[in-house]
Amino acid sequence: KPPNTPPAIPRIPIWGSYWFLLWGNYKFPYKTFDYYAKKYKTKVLSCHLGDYFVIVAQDSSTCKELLNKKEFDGRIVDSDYFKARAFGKQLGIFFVDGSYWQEQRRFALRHMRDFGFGRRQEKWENDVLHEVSKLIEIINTGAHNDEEKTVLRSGTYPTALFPDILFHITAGSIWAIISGEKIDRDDHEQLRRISRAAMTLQRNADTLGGAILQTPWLRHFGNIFGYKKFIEGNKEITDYIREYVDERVLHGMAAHREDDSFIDRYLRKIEDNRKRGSTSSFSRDQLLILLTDFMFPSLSALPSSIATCIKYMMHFPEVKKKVQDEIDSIVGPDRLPILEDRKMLPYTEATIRELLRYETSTPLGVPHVATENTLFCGYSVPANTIMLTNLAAMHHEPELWGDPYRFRPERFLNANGELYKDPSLPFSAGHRVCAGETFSRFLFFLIFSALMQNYDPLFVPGEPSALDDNHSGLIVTPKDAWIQLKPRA
Ligand code: HEM
Repeated sequence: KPPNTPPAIPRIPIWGSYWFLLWGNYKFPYKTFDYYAKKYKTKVLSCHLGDYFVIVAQDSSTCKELLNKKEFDGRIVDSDYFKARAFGKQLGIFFVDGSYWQEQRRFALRHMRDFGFGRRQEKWENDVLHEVSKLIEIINTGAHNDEEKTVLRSGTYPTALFPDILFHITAGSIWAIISGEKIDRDDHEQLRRISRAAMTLQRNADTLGGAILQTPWLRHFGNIFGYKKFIEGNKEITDYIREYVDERVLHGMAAHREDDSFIDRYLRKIEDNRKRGSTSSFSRDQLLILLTDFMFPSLSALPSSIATCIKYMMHFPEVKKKVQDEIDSIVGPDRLPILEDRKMLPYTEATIRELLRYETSTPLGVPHVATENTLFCGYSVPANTIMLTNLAAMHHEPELWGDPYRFRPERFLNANGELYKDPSLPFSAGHRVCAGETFSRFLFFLIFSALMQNYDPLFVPGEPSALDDNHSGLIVTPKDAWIQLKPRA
């Protein structure tokens, strides 16, 4: 290993430490970092993954230091694995860096805001509430078309497939922001299809990127290591967006309509730049992958986390009861919870925070890269080192949480039952912080609180609903499971 770098996990030629991590925990290799951190009594580890030299921050203070250092704002940009999902180029937002990333991220967040992304906007919220009330109506009255029957059954109580029953709302809410178009629940087939594609993409690797990222030549072996499915899942989402964008360009909509959607604004920006003869990072291909990068977490990470939270309510009925009592007393039964209620529902909010802490769906965040030689926690970091934040480890750090392996929303409340500063980092932090954090927290609250207000979730015998019934993947997702929704009196 390079001089003055953190204690290293053993390694073998070509693969580096990957097999040692798999050996420690084949399904969730990220968990092996905890074993070595304990063994070496360190908060910072190093290892090799394929050719990459990697440093891992294992606790709250090292994760924060890493995330706040601009020298670590880089990404893995030269990997064929990531380029294969982007027409062989460095595009999008997740896997680009430098001024290109800054320009694209700034533009996207600045303009998506106007359409309700990452801030409270009445229209966006009303549209979400409309979809949530439609979901409740359909659950109560039964599936009224064949597509709906694939996710909703009738019986003693309505029984829904999670997370799929949520796909329409989570996919539709981001699609409305980027395209300006609302897709009715009855025309949801395509949104469901691309949501499933996003789940496929997420599940066909592991939290370390999988074997293909470490040793790219394995991609020639079909789907043995999930590569084919990863690429296909991504392509399905990009194709959906491409058809829409190309149609929009063909009909010249972007040129005519002033302020309809993020896509229109972006297309106008390309056009303006072209007229001015300026070279810039704005292009049609960049738009497609940028939108894919905003779509796929909305189609997968978000509905998965909400589904996991519903599952936890079955396992922790005393928490569920407190959430329901709080919603009953503040909101009552006659209207849905709205974002304005959020500050009056601290226990509900604490439950969401506890879920995101306890079940860290992105256990290692997204890999950062050192853009230059620098120092970290007294160690030397060579340029191009991959920098990982073990968010799952910091979310279970005994010094920070006391009893990290207990599911206990109260830990986020003070003696008066009020929320206090949240030390967890499920969406990471710093310049690279999840671009969809506020959007996710809003939707999570609106959907979860409405379901809790209206139903008691109950186990369906034989369904994979245990707490550890999870899939490994780029993120951790719950196994698809049918859950009964008993209407509350
Ligand atoms: C429960 C849901 C989600 C969780 C737990 C989550 C978590 C994360 C984490 C940990 C990162 C890595 C940040 C870093 O590099 O340090 C990230 C990045 C990102 N997330 Fe999320 N995310 C979620 C949902 C979403 C949604 C719904 C969207 C889009 C609407 C989104 C868009 C992004 C983007 C674009 C990035 C890359 C930011 C960049 O590289 O500049 N995420 N997310």
